[in-house]
Amino acid sequence: MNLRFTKMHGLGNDFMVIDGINQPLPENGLPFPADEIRRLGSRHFGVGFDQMLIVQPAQGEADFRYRILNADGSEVSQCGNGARCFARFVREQGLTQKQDIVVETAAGQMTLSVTDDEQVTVDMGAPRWAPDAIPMTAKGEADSYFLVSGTQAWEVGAVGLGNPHCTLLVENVDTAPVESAGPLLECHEQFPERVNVGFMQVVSREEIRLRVYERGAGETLACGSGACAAVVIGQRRGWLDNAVTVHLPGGSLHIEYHGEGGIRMTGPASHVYDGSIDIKTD
Ligand SMILES: N[C@H](CCC[C@H](N)C(=O)O)C(=O)O
Repeated sequence: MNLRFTKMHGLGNDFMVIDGINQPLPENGLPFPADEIRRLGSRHFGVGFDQMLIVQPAQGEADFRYRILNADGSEVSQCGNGARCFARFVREQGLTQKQDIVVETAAGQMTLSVTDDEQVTVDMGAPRWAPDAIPMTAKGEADSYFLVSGTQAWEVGAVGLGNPHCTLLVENVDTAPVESAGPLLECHEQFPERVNVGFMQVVSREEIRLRVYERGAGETLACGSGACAAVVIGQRRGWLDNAVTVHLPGGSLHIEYHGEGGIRMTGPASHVYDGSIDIKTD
């Protein structure tokens, strides 16, 4: 099946975006076999991406539905940078003229607002602190948890944003053990669906630096939901105020959370190129 796609990124977190409205896709289970998603995600044998985003008609009241597939072929329910690129995509493809777009994912509904200066603000929903909502196994909800692996132990905050996140505090993100601790914690037994792992350096009460080892993709240049997770975890620990600038390797996001309602994330969404490719669908 030859399909058109658009390559986009949010601060270097990159996506292969497929219009599944004007190009109806098979609806049974994954739209493509997992090994084909992995091939397409390969930066040597395919398009290359951290996540594939598939835009589909909404099943309920929302304007659209979108599906999110990590480069390892796993399907997930939340992608902050992807949501911003999705909003820009549906407007540029003429699928909507709206500036406020309601989209449904497996995690529920989100509202995306496109501002005039090409920034997009996403209401990422409220943080979920209860272990079974993250999900993680733990005796009960806590400000932090000690995760043991072999002879090592890490103190992390953990939160659900429609996808699971744990965040460690580090002195300096440049020397954080992302390559060693990232894969270990991603697959830690206390996270039954694995977890995204953030390494946070607090610069001030309004500013952090962050690196994220993403579930199903490895370290990315930016992670929108990871930035939201780090901020609310930092607020819960008393380190951060309501409005925080998050500096990631690919650029900066503005995150606001006032203790109730949704976490609001604002940042850019960039178009790279349009292409087409033959994709195996069975
Ligand atoms: N790797 C994530 C999905 C993509 C999240 C990230 N790209 C973002 O911007 O939020 C997960 O498995 O939950």
